Amino acid sequence: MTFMQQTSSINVSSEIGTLKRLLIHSPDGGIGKVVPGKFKEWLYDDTVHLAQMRREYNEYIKLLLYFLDPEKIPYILECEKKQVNQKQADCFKPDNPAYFNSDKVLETQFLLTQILKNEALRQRIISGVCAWEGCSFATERTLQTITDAAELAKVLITGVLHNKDKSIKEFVFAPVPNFIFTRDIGITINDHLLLSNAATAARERENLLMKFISFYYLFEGNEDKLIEISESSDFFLLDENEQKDFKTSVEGGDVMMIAPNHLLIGVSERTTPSAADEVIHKIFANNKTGIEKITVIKIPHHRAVMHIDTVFTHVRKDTWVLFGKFSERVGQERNDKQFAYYRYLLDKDYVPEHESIEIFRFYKPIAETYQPGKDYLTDISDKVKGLESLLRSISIEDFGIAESDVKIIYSGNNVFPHDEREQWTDSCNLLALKNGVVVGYDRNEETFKGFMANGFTVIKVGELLKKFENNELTPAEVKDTLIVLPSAELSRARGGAHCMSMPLLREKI
Ligand SMILES: NC(=O)NCCC[C@H](N)C(=O)O
Repeated sequence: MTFMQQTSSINVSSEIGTLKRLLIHSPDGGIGKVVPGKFKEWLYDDTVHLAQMRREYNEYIKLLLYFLDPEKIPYILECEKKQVNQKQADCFKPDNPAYFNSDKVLETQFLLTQILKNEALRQRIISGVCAWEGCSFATERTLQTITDAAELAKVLITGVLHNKDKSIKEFVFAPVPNFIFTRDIGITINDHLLLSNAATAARERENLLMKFISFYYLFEGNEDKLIEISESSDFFLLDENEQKDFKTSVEGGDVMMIAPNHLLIGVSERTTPSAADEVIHKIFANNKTGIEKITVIKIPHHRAVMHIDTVFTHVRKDTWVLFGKFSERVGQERNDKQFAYYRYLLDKDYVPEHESIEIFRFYKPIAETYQPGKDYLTDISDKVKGLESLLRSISIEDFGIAESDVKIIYSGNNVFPHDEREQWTDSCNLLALKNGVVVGYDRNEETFKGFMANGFTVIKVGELLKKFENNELTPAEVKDTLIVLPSAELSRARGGAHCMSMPLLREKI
């Protein structure tokens, strides 16, 4: 039986409907191989203490299991208790027979292992990865001698090959240290999945592995629901400069299934105009995706704001968290207080961040037949003046909230330098477990003030888990809460809970 047949498995129509199933990836050994000389190329800004990162991540896993698959909790608690002196309990290791194996909290390495148990697929995947990574025939043959699927999946992800007695290790290819950010490798659009096409070589193998996982596991038998994006066929004939303009990369952090018929796409450092163009055409050409409205948000190309989900996320129907520097309202308020004459006087062209943001809306009713040559751009300039008014308009139009009830919480409570410092450590990158219950990082304390001022409880994940364990509270009773994960190490990889999750199933809202 395929995954789809076993489960009513994949459907996401908002960012805030109760989360029922998601795909994650636990920090693997490859993260422990990141060296300073590779920071830029491998998209890291620091080295990470892997053991501590895993401890932090396991709190995240426990939280997810409490909300999504509570039946697994007694097993996890028992396993932790028995192995309290072990660096990491076996139930958290996807290559260990004791792995918790949930069909709600799915794991990439674990799924890859299941596929690799099929001999024909095993050959195909090894050849595919080896061709992609350009490894020698000798390496390919060595990989083929690994008969243990769990071991092979680990090698294909970490790039590290051990000999039989585990004494010697060899790198067969680079690690994929950003694989924990499963958000970026694909986006569930109602019951379809848009497969990403990474902007940088460092994340390409993630996309390849995700293709295998999607075609051979998650969407087996339903492959028509997978949407792939690629360069146009004449791309290869373009010269180097033209290729820069027409490169087609899209990463999941830039695509949000924000409301049942409404998709947001960020054009950013990672997602290119030509990728947005292709997504718009593919989605409008396929009525089954259920999308009528596509809003494209162009943000500055900057490491601090690599995807739109580093700038804002949806918290509750009426509430958003946003980086104030990108809000036209905040920008205007500052300018009203003291007019910025220096903007006339500076030699170089100075454009404040919020003014460099551009927003475009494309609209095609489902009932209308798609015409490739038609321009679906619609003018929304009367109501959308910038990013903040866009978010407000989504609450009002897509979620029926009264204009006066929409709340915007700002990174660092909108006080410099906390706004920038906390945005850098993902204050705006929250994962909603349900409408009004979101997960973030414990270090973004100034941002908490905005949450508390708006009636939210802020609680450390450890405290919450204790309450669950002591039966003082159940996940169903948690409301209007920001749950914060320990983040000393997790945040160094430069993604938050939103990035560390690929929702596959949410309740309709
Ligand atoms: N959606 C996200 O913002 N993902 C975070 C990705 C962080 C990773 N180090 C990267 O630069 O790609």
